[in-house]
Amino acid sequence: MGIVAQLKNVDFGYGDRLILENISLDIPKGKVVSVMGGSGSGKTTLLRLMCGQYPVNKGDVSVLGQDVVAANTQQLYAFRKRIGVLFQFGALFTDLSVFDNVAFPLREHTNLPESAIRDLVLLKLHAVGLRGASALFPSEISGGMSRRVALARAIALDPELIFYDEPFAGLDPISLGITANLIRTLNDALGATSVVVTHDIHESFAISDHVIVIANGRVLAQGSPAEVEANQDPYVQQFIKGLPEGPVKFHYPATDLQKDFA
Ligand SMILES: Nc1ncnc2c1ncn2[C@@H]1O[C@H](COP(=O)(O)OP(=O)(O)OP(=O)(O)O)[C@@H](O)[C@H]1O
Repeated sequence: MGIVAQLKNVDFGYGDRLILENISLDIPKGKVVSVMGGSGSGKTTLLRLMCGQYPVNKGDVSVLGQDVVAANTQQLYAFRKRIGVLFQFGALFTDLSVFDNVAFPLREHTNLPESAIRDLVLLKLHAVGLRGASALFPSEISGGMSRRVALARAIALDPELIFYDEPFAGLDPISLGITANLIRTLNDALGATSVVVTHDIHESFAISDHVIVIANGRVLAQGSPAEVEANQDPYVQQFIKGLPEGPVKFHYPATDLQKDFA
């Protein structure tokens, strides 16, 4: 089993504020990997670093054999073509049809003739069950369908690595289940590796081979869903069980209640 992406002892901050501290993690090849953690724990930031969007303060980032830290602009451009990204809320171009949304990366990054683009777009739309919706516009389809179109667009160039940023946000339970299953099946059909940033424990444990939990800028646990579930770290337990009390407090730090009401 190879490693498709690796962070080693990475520190990163926006300006002076350190967001990730001494992060080391491996993304195993061919797997669906979930990155979990509370709001603001740095999950999206982690994806951005793996895309080479920001330079790290310290440490190494290697993705698809590319040293992302040392890469020049040309190398980063070539490297990004091999990665598919489903952005948070999977925003579609509202003035383009479903077909043209999926065709966009193909037109942008290849010199394929229009007939080949048509075939590829219809195949990708078929894979997400929406070939019949190709002529519709984003305003004419549901949120769940939009997410699937965004998925088809993310895999248009047959990426080796796919990043999903909160792919389940705002979906009803049925669309959520469909999207989760698609992430799994598309990963396996493409022979790709998928990294899914999410809060959704249930769905991500169901489709993931590997789970990484981050909190306070550090990796708290990583392993199979069963291994992470068995991890006794109090934060990991609070997070996966959704407990209201634990290391993350319900109450913002305050003086004694008696003092305020004395
Ligand atoms: N471009 C930016 N400039 C400055 N600070 C940022 C920037 N992007 C994110 N942050 C801050 O970095 C921290 C981590 O953000 P990030 O989006 O990576 O977290 P997250 O775990 O993905 O959160 P969520 O689940 O809420 O999306 C947050 O405190 C956020 O406010």
